[in-house]
Amino acid sequence: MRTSWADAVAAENAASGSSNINGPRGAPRPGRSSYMPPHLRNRPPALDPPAPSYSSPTSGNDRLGYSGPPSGLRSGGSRLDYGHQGYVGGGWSSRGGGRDIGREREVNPFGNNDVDNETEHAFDEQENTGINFDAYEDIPVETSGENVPPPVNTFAEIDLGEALNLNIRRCKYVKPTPVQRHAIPISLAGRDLMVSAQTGSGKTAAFCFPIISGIMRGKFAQPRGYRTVYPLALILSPTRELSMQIHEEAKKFSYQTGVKVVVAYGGAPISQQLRELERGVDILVATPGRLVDLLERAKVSLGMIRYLALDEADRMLDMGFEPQIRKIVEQMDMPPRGVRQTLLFSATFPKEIQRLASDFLSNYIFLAIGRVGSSTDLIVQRVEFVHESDKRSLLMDLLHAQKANGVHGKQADFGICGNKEGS
Ligand SMILES: Nc1ncnc2c1ncn2[C@@H]1O[C@H](COP(=O)(O)OP(=O)(O)OP(=O)(O)O)[C@@H](O)[C@H]1O
Repeated sequence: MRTSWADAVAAENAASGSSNINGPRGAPRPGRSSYMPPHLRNRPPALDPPAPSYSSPTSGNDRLGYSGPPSGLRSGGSRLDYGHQGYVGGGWSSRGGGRDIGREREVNPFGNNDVDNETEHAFDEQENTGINFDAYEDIPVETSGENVPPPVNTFAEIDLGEALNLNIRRCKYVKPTPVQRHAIPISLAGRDLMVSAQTGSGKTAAFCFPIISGIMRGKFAQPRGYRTVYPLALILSPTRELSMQIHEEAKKFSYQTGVKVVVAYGGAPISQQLRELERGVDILVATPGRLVDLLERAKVSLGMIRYLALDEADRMLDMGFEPQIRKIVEQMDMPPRGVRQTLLFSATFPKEIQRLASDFLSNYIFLAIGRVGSSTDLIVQRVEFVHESDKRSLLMDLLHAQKANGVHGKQADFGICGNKEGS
């Protein structure tokens, strides 16, 4: 019977009668060190592991000189098995766009069985996202910082690698959105970045493409503890829903690249997430609370993190996650700023976010897409003055007209207000 950390956690919870989905915190119990994970079974005992080392990505990310996790590497007390030639990240055997041999078949995230034929027609039509991308063309963009890499106009101008380019076609992305045009070249140049962009502007691809491309080229040798995994990239997001959404997108972008994406969020049993992690992880998408839990259980080490992305940072602070975020970034084993590459996305920039940026980012570029803190050019506002007694019928008329005409990819919101005396 297959046993794993996840099974062990489930068994432990069952034995202790614990129904707490977060499970017990603290160090794993002694005795489980005899467990041999599947990937190490039937192998000769490992020789003394070499010191972990990074090879720099060839994508212009020149953060050299970091010699890997500190000597007090959190390994859950286990011996480490370092990556060998041919072993690349998280147990997936190829990052060259090939299929994994002898491993589970990668699920096609595009939901069709014939993705390659599909690709031929991918440029014929733009995915119907309900977003008016043409309107984005005129959106004002501001950048500040030293030596800002120039934006691109097409995906073809950026060398993201063949496998990723194929997935961009499969996603039916014809041209980059403004945030992608600016943020991708900046990230590929290895620079830290703080971005203000509207929701739905294509931020997910803006941070995923450079991360996936960097991992594909980086040939990072991840150490492997018996119980601990060492992701190369961490994407922090405020909610379970957003984490799931990023995970879904990232799986499409990384399909057949050999880069493995795993998601971990609170409010769901941890054992299934542990099982996924155990299969290997290059990019971990996580909510802060659940990640702290995994770090405290020594299931995840941040010692190999090369890319850190914080999505909707202002929302994370609004939700009270600052202590967890600071713990993750500053108090665990994550490489310091300047060594890792950090991308921070936030719709607003109150003092707390500015402090976070100055603590987490190094010599960064600030990129503002659209106007920060004001309503956008994409929204048309109309005010109708009506008599109190006509409010209801006007609203019904507007709703019916909307239904009859269709929304044509636009969304309509109605706000109703009254006067001082009452509404
Ligand atoms: N270049 C592109 N061409 C066509 N569609 C795109 C492009 N980039 C992103 N999209 C699509 O636009 C939609 C919104 O993108 P995305 O979710 O990345 O935006 P976001 O800024 O991260 O939004 P949110 O803040 O809601 O997470 C998605 O359906 C995505 O697949």
